[in-house]
Amino acid sequence: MKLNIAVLAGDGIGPEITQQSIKVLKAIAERFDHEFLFEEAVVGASAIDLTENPLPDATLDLCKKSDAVLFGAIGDPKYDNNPAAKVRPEQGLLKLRKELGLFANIRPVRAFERLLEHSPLRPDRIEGADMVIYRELTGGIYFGEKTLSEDEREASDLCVYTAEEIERMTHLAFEAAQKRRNKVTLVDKANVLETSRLWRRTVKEIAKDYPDVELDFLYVDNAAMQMIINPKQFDVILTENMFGDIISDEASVIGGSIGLLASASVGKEHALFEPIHGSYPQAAGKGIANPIASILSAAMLLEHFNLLEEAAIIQAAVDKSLEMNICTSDINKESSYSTEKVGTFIEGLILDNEDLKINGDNLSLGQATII
Ligand SMILES: NC(=O)c1ccc[n+]([C@@H]2O[C@H](COP(=O)([O-])OP(=O)(O)OC[C@H]3O[C@@H](n4cnc5c(N)ncnc54)[C@H](O)[C@@H]3O)[C@@H](O)[C@H]2O)c1
Ligand SMILES: CC(C)[C@H](C(=O)O)[C@@H](O)C(=O)O
Ligand SMILES: [Mg+2]
Repeated sequence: MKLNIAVLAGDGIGPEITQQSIKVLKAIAERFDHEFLFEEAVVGASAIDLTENPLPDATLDLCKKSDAVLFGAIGDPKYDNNPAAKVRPEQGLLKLRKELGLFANIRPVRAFERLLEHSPLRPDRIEGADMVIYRELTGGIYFGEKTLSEDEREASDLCVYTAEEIERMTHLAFEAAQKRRNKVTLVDKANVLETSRLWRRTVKEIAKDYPDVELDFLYVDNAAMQMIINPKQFDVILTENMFGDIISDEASVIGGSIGLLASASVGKEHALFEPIHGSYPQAAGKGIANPIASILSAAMLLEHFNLLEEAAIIQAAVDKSLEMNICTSDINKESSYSTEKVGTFIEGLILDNEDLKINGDNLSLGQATII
C-alpha cells in the first residue's frame, strides 16, 4: 500500500518521539513491502517562531492532501507562563482538528501485564482493565465563543453542542462497543449542564438502535473516582470534549504512564494520529521521553487503513520491549533506556534480524521472535 503521511512533529519532545515512529513505520514498510512517504511541516510554537502562525497554510494544505497525519506534540513554557499571549501553540492543534473535521478522538487504555507492579494503583484493581475513550473533539467549551471584558476582570467560554454532533459520535461509540464487550458508559454532568442533558437524551434515543449494547451513565466527578477504584467496569466511555481530555490523562495511570497512551482523531475525510500527552518541555532534548505513545499512534494509523497485521506487529514489539524492560524511566525507575534506544529496539524487532543482544545501555540488534 502507498501512503502519504504528513508529519507534524511540533514542539518539546514532539520531534524526538515522532522520529521513533517514523523509524518503526519505515521498518513496517520494509517488512511488508509498502510505500510510506513522509513529508514534514511545522506546527505549534515552532511554527509561531518561524511564521507567527501556529498552523501555517502550507501545513494545513499538506495535511489536507495527505492520507494521514502523524502528530507529535505542541506547547512551550513561554506561552504556558504567559496567559495573556494572543497567539498560542495550542490554537494550531485545535484549528487543525476543526479544519480536518476530526470530530472523534479515540483513546484506548489498557493495563499492561508487565507493568502492573510499577503502577501507583493496586495491581488487583487494574489487572485486566481494558477500555477505550471516545472523546468528542471539535465541539463543546473548547470551540464556543470566548469573551474577556475590557478591564480583563471577567471572562467566559461558551459550551455548545448540537444533536448532530452528539449523534455522529454516539454511533461510533456504539459500533465500537459491538466489536468489544457491548457496553457504553456516557460520562457527563447532566445534573448541572444543559449540554449534558442534551447528550443524555440524544444518546438514550440512539441506544435503541443497538439493543445488544448496555448503556449506563456516570456523572464526570463520580467517573473520575470510579476510574481509579474500579476501572475494569469500563468498556467504551463516550464523553464530550473537555471531560474526555481530563479523564483520559487520569486513565493513563492505569496503563502505567501517559507516555504509553496513543490516540486516533478521525472524521469523515481525514485522520490524525497523536499521543495523548503534551510536549513535556522539561524533557525536551534529553532523550528521556517515552516514544511508545507515538509508536502506538503509528500502529493506530495502520489499523485505520486496515493494515491489521502490521499494527499487531507493532503492538507485539511494544509488548516485547516492555516485557524485556527496554523502556524509559517513566515506566521503570531502574531501567533508563533512551527514547532513541527504545525506538531502535522496537524497529529491530520488526525488522526481525539476528539474535537480540542487550548489553547494558548498548543494544545491538539481531533476530527476534516477537509473536
Ligand atoms: N496534544 C498535544 O500536543 C498536547 C497535549 C497536552 C498538553 N500539551 C501542551 O504541552 C505542554 C506541557 O503540558 P503538560 O506539562 O501539562 O503535559 P505533558 O503531557 O506535556 O506532561 C505532563 C507530564 O506527563 C509526563 N509525560 C508526558 N509525556 C511523556 C512521555 N512521552 N514520556 C514520559 N513521560 C511523559 C511527564 O511526567 C510530564 O511532566 C503545554 O504547553 C500544553 O499545552 C499539548
Ligand atoms: C493541547 C490541548 C489543546 C489538547 C486538548 O486539550 O485537546 C491536549 O490536552 C490533548 O489532550 O490533546
Ligand atoms: Mg489533554
